[in-house]
Formats: sequence, C-alpha cells, structure tokens
Amino acid sequence: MTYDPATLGQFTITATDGAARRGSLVTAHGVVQTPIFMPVGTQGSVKALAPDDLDAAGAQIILGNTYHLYLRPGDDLLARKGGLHRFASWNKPILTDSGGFQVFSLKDIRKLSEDGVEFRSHHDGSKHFFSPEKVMSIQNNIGSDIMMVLDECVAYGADYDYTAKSLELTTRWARRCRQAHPRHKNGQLLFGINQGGFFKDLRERSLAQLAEIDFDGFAIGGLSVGESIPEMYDMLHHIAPLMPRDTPRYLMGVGTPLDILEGISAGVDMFDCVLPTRNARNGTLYTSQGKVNIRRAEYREDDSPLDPLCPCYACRTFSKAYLRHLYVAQELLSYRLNSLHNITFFLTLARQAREAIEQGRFAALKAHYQDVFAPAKD
Ligand SMILES: Nc1ccc2nc(N)nc(O)c2c1
Ligand SMILES: [Zn+2]
Repeated sequence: MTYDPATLGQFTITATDGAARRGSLVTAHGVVQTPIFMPVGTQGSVKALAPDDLDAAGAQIILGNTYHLYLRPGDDLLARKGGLHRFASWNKPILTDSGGFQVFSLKDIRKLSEDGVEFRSHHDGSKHFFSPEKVMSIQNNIGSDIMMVLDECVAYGADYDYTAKSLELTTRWARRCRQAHPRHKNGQLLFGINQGGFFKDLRERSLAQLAEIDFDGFAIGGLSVGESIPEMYDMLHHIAPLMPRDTPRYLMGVGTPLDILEGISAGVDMFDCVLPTRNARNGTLYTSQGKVNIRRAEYREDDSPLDPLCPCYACRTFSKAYLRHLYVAQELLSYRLNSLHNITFFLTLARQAREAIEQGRFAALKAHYQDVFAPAKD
C-alpha cells in the first residue's frame, strides 16, 4: 500500500448541483469518486461475487464489518495474513463499520456500560466486550482504509431522555476512538457517527460535539432503523446540510435507488446497503425500467435480456427465461448472476449521479428514476 501522507484523507468537491456534491476522497488504497455506492461485504466477501466481478461492475470501495470479522475469522488471524485486503485479494479501498449497530441489533444478548458493550456471539453464545479502544484495535488489524467509531444506534421510537443520554455516550466513545488511533496511523481514516434519533435538537447537539473532534468524515447513523420514508427524509434533509462541508458525508445503511438519490440531493456523498445483494437472492432485480421479480411466470419464455441498457455479464449473456429458470431451480448461479446485475445497477446509478451533477442535471435524473420506480409500477 503506497500513499502520499500529504494528500491522505483529502476530500475535494469538483462540482455542485443544488445541495448535491461531486467529489473525490483520497484513501490509502486509491481515490474514491463521490457520490459513491459501497457494496456490502460483511464477512470479507460481497455475497456470491468475486473481486473480478466487483471490478467489472465498477466497484471502487466495499464494506466489511468489525463485529463479524472479529468473531470469524478473527482480527488477529487477519493481522497475521497481512490484513483484509490481502486475505480477500481486494486491493481497492475498504470501509469497516465498527460493529456498534450489529451488536445493538443483537437485542437481548448485550449489556451497555460507560466503558463499552458486552455481548454474546451469535455463533456460539460466547461472551465478548467491545470498548472504543477494542474496535479501533480490531479495525487496525483488519487494515480498513476508513474506520468507524463505536456508537450506540438507538432503536426507532427511543424517547427523548434516553436518546439525549445515548448521544453523549456516543460522543465520549468517539473521543476515545480518536485518542486510541492517532490521525492517519497506518494510513487509516476515521469517521464520526451522528446520532440523536428523530429529535432535531439532539441531532444538532451530537453534530456540534463530533465536529470538535478531528475526523476525516462524518456519518449519519440511526436512520433506516424502521422509521417511515418521510421521517427518514425529513431528518436527512435537516441534518445533512448542517454537517461539515469540506469532509465526506456518509448515510449508513441506505438504501433503495430512490433513497440514495434523495440522500445525494440533500448533500450526502457515500452510501452502503445490503439491498442489491439481499434482493438478488430473493429474485428482486433493479432495472432501468423498474423492479423485476424474476420468478414471475410471465418471464418463463421471455427471450429478452433482463435490462437492455445494462452492461453486466448477466444482461449481455442470458435471457430473462434462463434467469427465471435458475431462480426457480434454486441453482447457485442464480445468486451470482442476480447479484452481479443488482450491484452493477446500484454502481451505475451512482456513476449517473456523478455525471448528472457535473452537467447540472441532477434534478432531472432524480425525477426520471422517481418515475421509473414509482410504487404503481412495483
Ligand atoms: N442504519 C444503520 C446502518 C449501520 C449503522 N452502523 C453504525 N455504526 N451506526 C448506525 O447508527 C448505523 C445505522
Ligand atoms: Zn445487468
């Protein structure tokens, strides 16, 4: 990994269109063009796809997860293997989520304290403890280019008092993460995570506290946790414009194609979501004409490609009839081809957004896809 310490972490905005930003972020494993969609590879693999598939699809950066990789194969093993990049033969940027969200979604098998969170492995029930320092050490062993702080993602519906107390803890943990991992040590960037639930004053308080800490970027956490779309968009449009302008803004766990375009219109630069690969496995495919449920009988004899505008191997090589057959027959190839297509679609959407912002026509792109994915057509 060779990078120039002088430019590491540099985020440059090259064009804007309304609040939408076209930019680039320098990481130790390459420059990331934003807005960007990041395929999720929780356990060190974007399910059913190999690095050459991801390269072909135009992936610039993928996600890994601290909680999962710590439990299996173990961050100590990853350190011995030279880090996740070498272990998984992925030589482009990797962002790792801190595990906070995953632990808090384990509900009853975790205990929260000032020092961190105790939890039981979902594999074998063994007891573990994540402190801010521990998750920094794990992400250091993984060798991710962008690390996330340990945070508490409060459940949807949490009351004001609990949310206010929780964001203070998340800020104290964020400070401890920063102290535990000096700026750009090992070529790694560190992002803070905004919390505060669905209370605008708490969101602003969390942001003001985090903005005083020296982070390379800021994420919006605590959204896409079960709230309605209008609630998510309302908070998104409130907090995104208040986030520091000259560092990347990352909306965690979002979302559908329309959510991503909404986020970009609010000024968000980075997105990740399991939707493309998860929905690929249940036959829900995203195309330039809208969503296609490939298992529908109407495709049984359909010789046309899944998406005539898509450059992916699945669309260039096979018919809908064959893709439907693979799905119905539960052939493993169905996972690979459907995942390859959906990931290509999400990455293409991000590329189209970058081009539209450069050309001042982002609003038109967003309106086009709002029509394509209008609920009536589902
Ligand atoms: N919707 C999400 C997804 C991932 C998250 N990761 C962290 N660390 N924190 C959150 O609040 C998240 C929310
Ligand atoms: Zn395709």
